[in-house]
Amino acid sequence: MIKAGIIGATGYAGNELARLLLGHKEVEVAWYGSRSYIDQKYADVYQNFFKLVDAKCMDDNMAALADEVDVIFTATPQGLCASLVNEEILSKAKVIDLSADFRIKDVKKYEKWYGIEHKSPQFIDEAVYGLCEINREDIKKARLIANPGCYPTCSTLSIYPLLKEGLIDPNTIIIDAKSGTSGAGRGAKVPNLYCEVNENIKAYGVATHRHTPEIEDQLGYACGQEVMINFTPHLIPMNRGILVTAYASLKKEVSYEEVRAAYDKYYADETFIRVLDKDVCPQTKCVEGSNYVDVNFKIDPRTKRVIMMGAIDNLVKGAAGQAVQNMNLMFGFDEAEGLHQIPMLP
Ligand SMILES: NC(=O)C1=CN([C@@H]2O[C@H](COP(=O)(O)OP(=O)(O)OC[C@H]3O[C@@H](n4cnc5c(N)ncnc54)[C@H](OP(=O)(O)O)[C@@H]3O)[C@@H](O)[C@H]2O)C=CC1
Ligand SMILES: CC(=O)N[C@@H](CCC(=O)OP(=O)(O)O)C(=O)O
Repeated sequence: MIKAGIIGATGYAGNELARLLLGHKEVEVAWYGSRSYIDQKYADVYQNFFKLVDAKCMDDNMAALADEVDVIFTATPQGLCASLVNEEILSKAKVIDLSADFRIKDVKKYEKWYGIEHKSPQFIDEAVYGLCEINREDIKKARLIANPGCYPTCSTLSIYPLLKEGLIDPNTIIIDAKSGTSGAGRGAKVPNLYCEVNENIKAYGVATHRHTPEIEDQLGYACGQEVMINFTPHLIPMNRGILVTAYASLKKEVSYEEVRAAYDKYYADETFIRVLDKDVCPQTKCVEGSNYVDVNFKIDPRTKRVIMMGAIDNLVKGAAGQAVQNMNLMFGFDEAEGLHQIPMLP
């Protein structure tokens, strides 16, 4: 049994981590970190934990936390983990950061896209990008994980096999993505009010969204060259879920079977990636509450492009579930432990 601490347990990603870890047979949550609710009962902040969690919220003292636990999750705004982590902490506990602080290897690029100074660039090289299906062996040895972003998880996994197999032109990729509002966190923000979001769909961050460089980096590693994409996210009136529809030009004429073989080559043995049957489109509802990524594709012979599709639950595979999957790999647990939730329907 190991002990875990969550800094930012009172946010949506932190809440989801608590939910998953309570169902994990190898983990006890010993620290529910908060900034606004210190000394209040966690179950008073989140009623779903009534009678399940008796603990009170603690502060964000990462150094004290490292003395008590084996693994620390930071589910906090951008910049916080980088400002708290240090060598002593990393020598005592493993850290899984759900923010973007260690996802981008080029610190100048991070500072440009995030508009903040990076407070611990000395750990960027060491951090392992925690996309489990792609970086599994490195994750097992890591002490600091950069847990991938929600849009980058869904986008990269939808496109990866075709890039890796050289079937598409990397510089023709266009990603259209849609997210439920929990992706924006629990903090009150006018664009996320019910009246603003309900019965409405809008694009945001067009050509400027901070996930663009993260996706470009990951796709670039897959094909061994620099990649530039168009990425347009949309906010849609539902709580959870991300749907990605990505387009790219095919380098040559290919059959359904050839493209399918590329997906199967990388994903046939993956517990959490489900390559759907021919002509079946991924749906957010069919992954909701679970760690699954549903992917599929369709070749358009008329335009000589392929359309790649993916769906995840942004709070599970897009955040907390992937963080637990990373923890399982780092501690040598069964990779799927605590992640056996079956998607909720309807
Ligand atoms: N929501 C999502 O779908 C995803 C989120 N992420 C990432 O996870 C992280 C958390 O996101 P999310 O849960 O949505 O955000 P929320 O706004 O819902 O939660 C933020 C959490 O951080 C805490 N917090 C805020 N400021 C500080 C601070 N200065 N010091 C300590 N704690 C602080 C809050 O505490 P309190 O409320 O007690 O003040 C709260 O627990 C972000 O980096 C986000 O980018 C990653 C993938 C997907
Ligand atoms: C709907 C919405 O606002 N989504 C957030 C992305 C989700 C998130 O928290 O970003 P990370 O995955 O990088 O941590 C956004 O667009 O900024």
